[in-house]
Amino acid sequence: MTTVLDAIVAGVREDLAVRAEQVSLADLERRVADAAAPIDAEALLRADGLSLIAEVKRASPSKGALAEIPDPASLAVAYADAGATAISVLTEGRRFNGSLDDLDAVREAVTIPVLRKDFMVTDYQLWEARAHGADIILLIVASLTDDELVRMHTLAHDLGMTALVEVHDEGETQRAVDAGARVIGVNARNLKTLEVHADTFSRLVPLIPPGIVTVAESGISGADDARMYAAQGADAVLVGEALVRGADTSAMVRSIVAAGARTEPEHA
Ligand SMILES: O=P(O)(O)OC[C@@H](O)[C@@H](O)c1c[nH]c2ccccc12
Repeated sequence: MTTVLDAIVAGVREDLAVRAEQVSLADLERRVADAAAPIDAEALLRADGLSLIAEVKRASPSKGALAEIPDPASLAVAYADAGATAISVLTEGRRFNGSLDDLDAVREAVTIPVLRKDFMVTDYQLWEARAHGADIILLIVASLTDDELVRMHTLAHDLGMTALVEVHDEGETQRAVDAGARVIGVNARNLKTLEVHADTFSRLVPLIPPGIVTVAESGISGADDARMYAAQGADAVLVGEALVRGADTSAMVRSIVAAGARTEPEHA
C-alpha cells in the first residue's frame, strides 16, 4: 500500500535529482568547508526546562495552507526573541511550500540553532543542509532502512550537526535507540495516515533510555499541551501550526516557554 509518506518521499527524490544536477556534491563539500561552525543544539535542548523548537511552516498535507509567511526571517526572529530554543524550517516544496531559500533567510536572521526539516533520504541532503547553515537535521525512521539510518546519523554527527531522529511507534523507537540516536522526536502524527494521537509520547517515552533527549512533536496547541509533555518528561516540544496560525505569535511562544519552565517532570 502506498502511504502519504511514500508519496511525499517520491516527490522529494525527484526534486533532489534536479538540484543534484545543478549543484554537485563536491560544490556542497566546498560550501560546507567555508560555512560557519554548527551550534551544539543537543546541549541546548538537553538544558533544564522545556525547550521550544518553533517551526516555520506554510502548509502541510494534513491541513493544506496554514499561513503565507511572506518573510520567514522575521517570523524566526519573533520566535527567537520570545524565547524559542531553536527554529525548524520546512524545506520540502510540494506539500509544505518550503524551500532552501527559507532556510537561508532564517539562518541569516537568527543566532540560535536551525533545523532543516525535510524528508532526508540521501547523504546529499545532509551536505546540502550543512551548506545552508543547518545545525539540526531530521531523520524519519519510517522512511529509512536501518543501514541508511545508521549511515546518515553518523554523517550528520561527522558534519557537526545534531540529528533529530523521529519515531511514531514502538518498533521505530527501538530502531532509533539501536541506531545510536541521541535526540528522539516522538511524532504524534503518523506520517503514513496523518492521524494525530496525543498519547503517543507517553506510550513511547518509557522505551527511550535516560540520557537521550526527547522531543514531543505535532498537534501541540499551546501552553497546556506543553505543560503536559513537560510533566511526562519531554525535554522539548516542536510546534508549527499553533504558532503560524495564532493571532499573537510572540505571546504564544512566551506562554509555552513559561509553562515548561514551571513544570518538573514526574520521573526526573
Ligand atoms: O504543525 P504541528 O502540528 O505543530 O506540527 C509541527 C511538526 O511536528 C510537524 O510539522 C512535523 C513533525 N514531523 C514532521 C516530519 C515532516 C514534516 C513535518 C513534520
